[in-house]
Amino acid sequence: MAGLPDSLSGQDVGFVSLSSSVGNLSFAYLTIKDRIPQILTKVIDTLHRHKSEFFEKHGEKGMEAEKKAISLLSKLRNELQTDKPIVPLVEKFVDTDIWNQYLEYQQSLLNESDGKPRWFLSPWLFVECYMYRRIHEAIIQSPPIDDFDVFKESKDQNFFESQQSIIALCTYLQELMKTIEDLEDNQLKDEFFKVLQISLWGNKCDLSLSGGDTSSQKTNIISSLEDLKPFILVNDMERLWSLLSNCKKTRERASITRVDIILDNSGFELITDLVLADFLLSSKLATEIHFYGKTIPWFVSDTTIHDFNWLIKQLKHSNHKWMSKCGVNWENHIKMGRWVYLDHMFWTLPHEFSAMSQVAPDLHAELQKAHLILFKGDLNYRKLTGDRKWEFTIPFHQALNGFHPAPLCSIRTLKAEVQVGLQPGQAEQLSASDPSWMTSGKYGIFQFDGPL
Ligand SMILES: O=P(O)(O)OC[C@@]1(O)O[C@H](CO)[C@@H](O)[C@@H]1O
Ligand SMILES: [Mn+2]
Repeated sequence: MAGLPDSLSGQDVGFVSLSSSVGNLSFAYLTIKDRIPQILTKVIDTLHRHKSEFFEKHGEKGMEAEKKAISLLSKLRNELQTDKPIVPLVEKFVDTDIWNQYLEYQQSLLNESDGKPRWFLSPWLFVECYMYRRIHEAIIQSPPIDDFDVFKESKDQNFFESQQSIIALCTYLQELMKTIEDLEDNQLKDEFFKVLQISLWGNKCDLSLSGGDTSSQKTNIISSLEDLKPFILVNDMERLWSLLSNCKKTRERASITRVDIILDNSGFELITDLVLADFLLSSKLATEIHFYGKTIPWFVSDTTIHDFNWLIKQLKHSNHKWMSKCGVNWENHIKMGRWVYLDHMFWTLPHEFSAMSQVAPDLHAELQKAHLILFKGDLNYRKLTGDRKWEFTIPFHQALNGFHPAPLCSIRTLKAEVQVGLQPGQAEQLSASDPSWMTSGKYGIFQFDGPL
């Protein structure tokens, strides 16, 4: 489409940061050069450490499968570290053809002299998504361990290490449930804003940013909301309140208000999203929540249906009464159809969301039925804005490049060098005061796009 800025890519080795004449290495370059190989090495190490488990489960075949997967992943790491051409996927899978068509599309964007799509040449969004899809290919090519989630251990660890924060959250929610029916509108709004901010800061730590190192929530997130407010760079929470409270006021009996949550990370962040979803139902700001997760292990910590079900089961069987109460209630929301978990392969393709109506018209049509769509996390923001080098003050609506299935809001902490919809001078001020403001995860946004 005419007039779109270039995509972030590993080509941008260095750039002159806004606040100094000294070039900085771009986050895209650093991710491809350092973080992704580190994640691959951790995956290989995980397979090594599960060798005896594979042997117990599958005998010799399990050992051979582990060896095969490791050799495939080592080959992938070498391709990446020596900037080899991106090669087509070879294993038949539901999305193999779409991926290979997309690789051809990337080739079509290059001119003769550029040669083939490569790790440090092609768009960062593409090569990073491709890397996770190649990890999945290596696993499905290695039966009988072809259903192994190489990231499960670190996702579960994040949950277990965040117990104190989870207990605080579940306790807060259950206390709130006791009085929620009697709250005045302004009190309800205050609590709505609290659970929104809890969900935002739950996104701060993700395992792909930390390279798979533990990123669990150690502090009590509720008591730090006031201190974290100055780090919210775009705050459209009022827009969310007026949309949903209006739905509540005007809703006919037995009609529904549906909020779709495009999930991000499992573990602590998922708990914060389920707390938000429970609040939406209990406050009657919504009557139905649809959750979208990932169909394959993705960006280390992203939620699959196994993670979703495992986490609710863990809570339900917890010996802490409020955790257990949440687990029981949440399992019941699913049983009653008030909460629906959905999968779609589009979320693990490399496409910008502006391509959804072409690539996944069924999903686009489904999202159009929502009254509000909440997109959690940084990767979703990168796909909403096409991971392009937009000016910081470009309106969010423009950066969405035609993607408007329903009123939507990005709830995201900044972990990549793309941000739009800022005030004039805001980016310059941030770069001067905190040069890593775009990638540290310290800053967050609630960025809304909907009817004016
Ligand atoms: O979507 P999330 O979980 O908030 O973040 C995903 C992410 O960590 O992966 C990349 C770094 O490798 C960045 O795009 C982004 O920060
Ligand atoms: Mn993620």
